[in-house]
Amino acid sequence: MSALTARIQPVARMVAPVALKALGVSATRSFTASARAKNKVAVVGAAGGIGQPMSLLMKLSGKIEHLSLFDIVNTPGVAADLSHCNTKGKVSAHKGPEEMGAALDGCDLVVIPAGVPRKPGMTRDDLFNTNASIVKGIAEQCAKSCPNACFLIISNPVNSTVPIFGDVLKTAGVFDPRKLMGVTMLDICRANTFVAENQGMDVDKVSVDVIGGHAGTTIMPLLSQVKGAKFSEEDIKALTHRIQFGGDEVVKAKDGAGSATLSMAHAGAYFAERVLDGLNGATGVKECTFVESSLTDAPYFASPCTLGKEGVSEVHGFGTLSPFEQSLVDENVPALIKMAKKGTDFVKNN
Ligand SMILES: NC(=O)C1=CN([C@@H]2O[C@H](COP(=O)(O)OP(=O)(O)OC[C@H]3O[C@@H](n4cnc5c(N)ncnc54)[C@H](O)[C@@H]3O)[C@@H](O)[C@H]2O)C=CC1
Ligand SMILES: O=C([O-])CC(=O)C(=O)O
Repeated sequence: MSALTARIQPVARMVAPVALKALGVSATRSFTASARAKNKVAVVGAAGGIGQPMSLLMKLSGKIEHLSLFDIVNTPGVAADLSHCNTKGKVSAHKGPEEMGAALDGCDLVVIPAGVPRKPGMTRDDLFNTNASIVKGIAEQCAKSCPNACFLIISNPVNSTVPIFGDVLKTAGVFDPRKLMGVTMLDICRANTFVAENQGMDVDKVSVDVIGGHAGTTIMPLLSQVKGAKFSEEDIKALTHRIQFGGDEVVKAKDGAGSATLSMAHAGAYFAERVLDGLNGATGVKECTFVESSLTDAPYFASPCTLGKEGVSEVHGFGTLSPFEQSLVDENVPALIKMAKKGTDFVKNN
């Protein structure tokens, strides 16, 4: 099975048996290593545009023993609704700061899509002023309630919110670099989709690694390494640009109603499932994610990582780059350093 097939199929596998069951057809679940539902997973920002469909996909997986939904608003309704889905696992609702500790207590995994999304004309960095303090507050509670969990950060700007989260955990003395990951999976989903379209390939057979960060040109797809593809110079430039600015495409089309939610829910639920697979003992689980890294001078950098029983068990290099890709890395590492420092400075000064 190609890496891409391995990437895309699990979500399809999550949903298909449920759909069959709804039709009254008996279906055997095709999950393997982590089919046992035994984890507690919290979604923080669960009532939002991403949080709701992502929680649905996670509930449908049947792999989570306890799905704990936290938000500052509306979680009782979301949880009541989801809890009627006839898949394994209980759902609990926690609303407001006073219930956050209970939501996080004993979690193995915390997925965080809390915070405001972009409107047309904004960069992800324009969200910093609002989202930095939201993420800092969540990190402080996580450090107290579930310091050993894996933390998946979706809230933008990821290039700064992940360093913020890391510094709060460091201050509390509970930072484990294997367990803090910025979610860049949507960039991989976009890269696979756009490359498949461009090359006339089966999307299930396309696998693009995307390295760097999660904002504009810091998103760096390694098109020179895509097996079975033949790109012209123009294709490479156009595809790279579209992958880097795919988020803007959605923000523009939504015209003031927010940013990507459904594709992000798919990417987030899929990535969470892969992390759970690793935690539950599956071997050979490898995905790109934004982690503390010594591959470049940037303190955090996305690259392929092996996911194991304690989170990231190995940060892999990114192989031989084309001159174009190398120039992207050279140009964008300073930006990643600056965005990480902005996060670090925020924690120092607040
Ligand atoms: N990493 C990625 O690839 C992507 C990241 N995003 C980011 O995800 C974030 C969420 O986006 P949407 O779901 O569309 O926004 P949304 O506004 O629909 O939902 C955000 C939710 O967070 C909640 N929230 C706010 N403060 C909170 C707190 N202190 N604790 C818990 N919950 C809190 C809100 O009540 C709301 O329900 C944004 O920052 C967006 O930029 C969006 C798409 C892709
Ligand atoms: O573009 C945004 O603001 C949301 C996001 O991160 C994405 O869609 O990649």
